[in-house]
Amino acid sequence: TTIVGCIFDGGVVIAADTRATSGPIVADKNCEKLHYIAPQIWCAGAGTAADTEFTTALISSQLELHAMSTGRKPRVVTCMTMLKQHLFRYQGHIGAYLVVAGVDPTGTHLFTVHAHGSTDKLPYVTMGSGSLAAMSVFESKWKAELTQEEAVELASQAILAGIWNDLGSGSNVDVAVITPEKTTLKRNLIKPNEKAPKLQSYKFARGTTAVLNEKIIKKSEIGRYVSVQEV
Ligand SMILES: C#CCCCC(=O)N[C@@H](Cc1ccccc1)C(=O)N[C@@H](CC(C)C)B(O)O
Repeated sequence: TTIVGCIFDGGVVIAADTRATSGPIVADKNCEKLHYIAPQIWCAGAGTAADTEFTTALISSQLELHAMSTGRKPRVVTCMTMLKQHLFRYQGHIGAYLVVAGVDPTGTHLFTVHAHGSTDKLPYVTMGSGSLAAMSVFESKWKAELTQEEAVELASQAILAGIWNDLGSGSNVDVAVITPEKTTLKRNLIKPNEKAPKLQSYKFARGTTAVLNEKIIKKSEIGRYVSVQEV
C-alpha cells in the first residue's frame, strides 16, 4: 500500500492506491483504502485490510456517539486519540497503519497512527510499503501554502510513485479532499493501469468438445444419479 496526506491552505487531502495483496498475489485490483469516519474526517489505511476496515468503522461509531453526547462536531484529535488508545491496548496485534485527516472547529489537522499506538502530527505524511517512494515526491516537491489543485496533484504524484515503484502498491489512485465547505471523494481519479483488450478472440468454436451421449431423466429420478443430501 501507498497512502498519503497533505495539508493545503483551506483543507487537507488524502490519497491511496487500490491494490490488496496476499504474498506475491494481487488479491484485489481495486480495493478502497479511504475510510469515512465523520462528515469531515476521513482515514487512509495500510496494513491488514480487515484491521484497517474494522478499526476505522469502530472508531467512527464511537466518535458519532461522542459527538452526540457533547453536542459538538467531532474533532480530528479525538479520533486520533481513540485510535491510538485502541491500537496501543492491542500491542500492535491489530495491524492498522492509518493516516487520519480532517477539518473541525479548531482547524485543519493531519495525523498518522501506527499499529503500536504511536502518533505524529505533520503537514504531509506517507505510510505503507510504498511510503518511501511517495515521500521522495513530497521531499522534492512539497512547499507551504499549496492550493487545493496543487495539493491534489502532489498527492496523486506521490501515490503514482508508489504504484510504479512498490510491488505492494498498484492499480488506481483514490483521493479525498476535505475543506470546511465540503468533502469530496474522488474514487479512481487516475486509472493508469487499465487492462488492454485481447489481441484476438479465444472463444472455442461450438462442438470443439464432442458430446459422447445424452440422457434426459425426470426430476424424481435424479436420486438414482446424484446423491442429494436431505437437510
Ligand atoms: C486476500 C486476502 C487476505 C489478506 C489481505 C490483506 O490484508 N492484505 C494486506 C497485506 C497483508 C497484511 C497482513 C497479512 C496478509 C497480507 C494488504 O494488501 N494491505 C494493503 C492495505 C489493505 C487495506 C488492502 B497495503 O498495506 O499493502
